[in-house]
Amino acid sequence: MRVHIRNTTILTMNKEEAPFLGDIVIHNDRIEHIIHKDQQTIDPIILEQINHDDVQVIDGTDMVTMPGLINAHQHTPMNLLKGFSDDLKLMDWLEKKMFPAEAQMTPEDIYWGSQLSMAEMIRSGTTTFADMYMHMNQIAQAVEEVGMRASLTRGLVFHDDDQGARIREAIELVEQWHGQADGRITTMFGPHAPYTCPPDSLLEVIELAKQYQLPIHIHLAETKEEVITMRERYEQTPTQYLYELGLFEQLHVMLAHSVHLTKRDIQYLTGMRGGVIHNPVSNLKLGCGIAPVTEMMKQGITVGLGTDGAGSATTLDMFQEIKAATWLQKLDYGDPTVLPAYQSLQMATIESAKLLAIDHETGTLEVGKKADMILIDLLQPHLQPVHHIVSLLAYSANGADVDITIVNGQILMRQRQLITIDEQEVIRQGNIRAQRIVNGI
Ligand SMILES: CSC[C@H]1O[C@@H](n2cnc3c(O)ncnc32)[C@H](O)[C@@H]1O
Ligand SMILES: [Zn+2]
Repeated sequence: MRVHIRNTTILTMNKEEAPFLGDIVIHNDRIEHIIHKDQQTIDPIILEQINHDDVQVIDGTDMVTMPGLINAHQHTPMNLLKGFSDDLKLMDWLEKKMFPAEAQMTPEDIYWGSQLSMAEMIRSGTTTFADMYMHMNQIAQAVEEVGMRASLTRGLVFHDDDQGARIREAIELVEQWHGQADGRITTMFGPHAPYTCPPDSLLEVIELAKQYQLPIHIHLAETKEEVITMRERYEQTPTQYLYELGLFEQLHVMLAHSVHLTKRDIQYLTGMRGGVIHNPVSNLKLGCGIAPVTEMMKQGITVGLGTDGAGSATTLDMFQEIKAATWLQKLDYGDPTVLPAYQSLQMATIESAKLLAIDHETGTLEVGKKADMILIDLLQPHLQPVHHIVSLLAYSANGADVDITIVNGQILMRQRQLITIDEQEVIRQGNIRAQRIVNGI
């Protein structure tokens, strides 16, 4: 099966290549050809392929085709908890509101909550996400059905004596789902945060990650309070705590937030495999602070982008994160030249792909890579005139401008109609379940 996207503006996000007019041919799950319009003659073999009957043609006129966005830190079922509890400090919000609500969630709630989240992500141009939650079988099943790409992690909070059971669930997720759904699902280990994971539990997870040769996904240094707690408990910063336990030695690690880092903390991260997931909107809303993104990048640390769960991020629109990421750094430095538009788009595409250890498959448009891409409709007042495509995408576009979303060669949304999700049923289920969960607290 082939898809032929014709006459579109292509932004590959590959090695700072400028946008150009052309065609893209997808064959099954991969990009087969990227054809520049100014190419004088098209190879007769390509012509033969694209003139065939079973080719689905998409007219890309007045659209930009770019790599799908990669949300590197999410808690998908938290869509059910969006707007139920706002304007609280992180620890009050988590311990008094989120953890009790999550204790009410059934596996079916997780399945429908995750589909609701995926509907919002596909609509706003996200093709891949990293998730940390519980009842991960239900999320994996939803990913398999919906067609997105995902890196799944059983979140491990060690605040009761069920440590063994939780670790077994984490292993089951890895053994059952890693590489499944035509390779769209990968897995990681997910100790929740330094303050919820005592040293013995973290050492156990580190051993598992080494044994299975898989990455680790963890929250780090999100608030000043976390730094104070870790100082009181261990006389260490949260980053130093992970460093001393050996987390950064050989493993590929994804560190969500990483707002409160000292100069020495940044040195601990320099040279690490993996990197940091910046969550600027969640950090703004919870009043956490501004992560030292520019400084980390200067030290060669990979920095990708994520929303965090909809409970704190309020929307899953990665275009909002792109704007927040670049504008917060400009504000922090009092300098508009810091973190320019192209770099902020890289954070949401190839840099996030590197964090998920899937940059050989996605994150840029390149022949041979997986066909994960979005088409953005430029023919709208807020996206005209087109002086500079990259600026428009970073500073003026939003998720609702995405017209077509393609993952692994499969069209998941066309003309803003979701194809693999029964949107009305997902909204209905989401409402009933969200109401029951909050009534139960
Ligand atoms: C045990 S699964 C993951 C766990 O993380 C919680 N969570 C959601 N947002 C945040 C955040 O900003 N910092 C720390 N933890 C967060 C979520 O409620 C789940 O319980
Ligand atoms: Zn989180």
